Amino acid sequence: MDIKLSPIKSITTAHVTLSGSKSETNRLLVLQALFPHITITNTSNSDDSTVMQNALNDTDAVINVHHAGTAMRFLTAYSAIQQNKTVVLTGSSRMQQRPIGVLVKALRSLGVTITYLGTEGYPPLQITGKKIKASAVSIAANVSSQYITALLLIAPKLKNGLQLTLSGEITSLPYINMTLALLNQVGIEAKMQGNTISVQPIGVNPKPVNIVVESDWSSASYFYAIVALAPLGSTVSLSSFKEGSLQGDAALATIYNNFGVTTHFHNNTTITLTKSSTSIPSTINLTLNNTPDIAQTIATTCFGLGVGCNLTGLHTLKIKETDRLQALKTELQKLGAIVTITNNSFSMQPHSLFSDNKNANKVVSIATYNDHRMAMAFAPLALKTPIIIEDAAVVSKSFLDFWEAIQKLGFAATKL
Ligand SMILES: O=C(O)C1=C[C@@H](OP(=O)(O)O)[C@@H](O)[C@H](O)C1
Ligand SMILES: C=C(OP(=O)(O)O)C(=O)O
Repeated sequence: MDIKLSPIKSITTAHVTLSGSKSETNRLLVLQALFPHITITNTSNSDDSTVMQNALNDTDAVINVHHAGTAMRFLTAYSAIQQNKTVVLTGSSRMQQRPIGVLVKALRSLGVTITYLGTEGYPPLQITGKKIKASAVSIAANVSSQYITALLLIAPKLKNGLQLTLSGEITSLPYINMTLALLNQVGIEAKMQGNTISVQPIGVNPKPVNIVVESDWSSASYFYAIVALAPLGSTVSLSSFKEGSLQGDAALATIYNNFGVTTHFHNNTTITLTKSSTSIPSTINLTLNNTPDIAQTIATTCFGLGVGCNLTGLHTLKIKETDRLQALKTELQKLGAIVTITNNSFSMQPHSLFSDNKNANKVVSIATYNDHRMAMAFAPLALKTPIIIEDAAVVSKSFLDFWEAIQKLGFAATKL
C-alpha cells in the first residue's frame, strides 16, 4: 500500500501519545525472561517488540526475527545461555545481510557453539546454549552497540558476571549507557570505566521491580520535523517523555533548536514542541554517531527548510534496515536535492527549491526500501510539497499507528 500526502500549509494543534521505546522494551523483555522479579509498563507496541516477545515465548527450533536488529542480536546472546537447547535464529533477507560476526566471535570465545548456516558472519545462525564459565571477553565496539548490549543483558546470569573490554571507537554509546542504566534499575551492579564494562552476577532473591518504559524518542523525531517545517507558532504536545531520558535520541530537543523548535517539559510526562523562530542557519554541521536513528529525520528536515547540512559519524547507516545513506541520497535527489555521501557522511547543499516554487506541485513518489524510517522521515515534507510514500505499512517496525498520529495533526493521507 502506498500513501499519498496532499500538501498542507499548517498543522492542527494536537496531543499525541506515543508507545514505549522499542530499545528499552526489547532490553527489558530479555531481562524479564531471565529474571522474573521484573515487571514492565508502557511496553512498545512496535513489530520489533512483538517479534521479541513472541520469540522469547517460542519453543520452536527455528525463530524468525524478520527485520528486528535488536531481536536478532539480543536473542543470539540469550540463546547462547539456554543450556542444552539448540535453536536456529534467522530473519528477513535484509537481516541476512546485516553483520553479526563480532558478536558470534565473542560468544565463541566464551565457549558457545555457533554455526553459520548461510554466509560466514551473517544470520542465519544455529546456536547450542551452554553454561558459560568464562567471565571476561573483548569485543570490537565500532560496528554496532547492539552486540555489546546483547552480552551485557546475559552477563548477570553468568556465575561470575562479565568483564567486557571494548576495542576501537565506540559507536552508538548512549545505547550502551541505556543498557547499563536499566541493569542498575533492576538491581544489577554494572558500570563502565574507560573501555571496560563490568557486570556483577545478580544477587539472591532480588526485590520485585516495575519499570515504566518512557515513550520512544526516535518516534518523536518525526513530530520535531513536522513542527520545524510548520509555520511560526505551530505547536504539538507528546507524551510520555521526561527530562533525563535513558534514550540518546532525546538530543532532539537540543538539535531542533537549530531549526527554530523549542521543547518544554511538563511534570515529567508531556513535552510541547513549538516553532518559535524562523531564524535558521544556511548550513548546519552535526556529528550523529550517538544518534544514528534520527539522521534521516534531520536530513529531510534540512531539505524541507532549504538548509544545507554536513552530517558525520554515520558509518553504521549502511548496515541498518537498508543502506540509509544511499537511500536518502536517491530519494532526496528525486526532489531536486544536491547530495554527496561517503561511507560515513551525508552532505546536502542549501537550496531555495520550495520557496522558488519550481517543483512545489510535482508529486514525487518516495521508495522506502523496507525501512520504516525512510517512510516516516519523508512524510513531514507534505508541509512543502505533495508526496507519495511507497509501501507505507513499513512504519510498523517501530511506530504502529504513525499514519493515524500525523492525521491528527491535519495531514491529508489517501491510500492508493
Ligand atoms: O540498542 C538498540 O536498541 C539500538 C542501537 C542502535 O544500533 P547500532 O548500535 O547498531 O547503531 C540503533 O540504531 C538501533 O535502532 C537500536
Ligand atoms: C536500526 C534500527 O533498528 P534495528 O537495528 O534494531 O533493526 C532502527 O530502528 O532504526
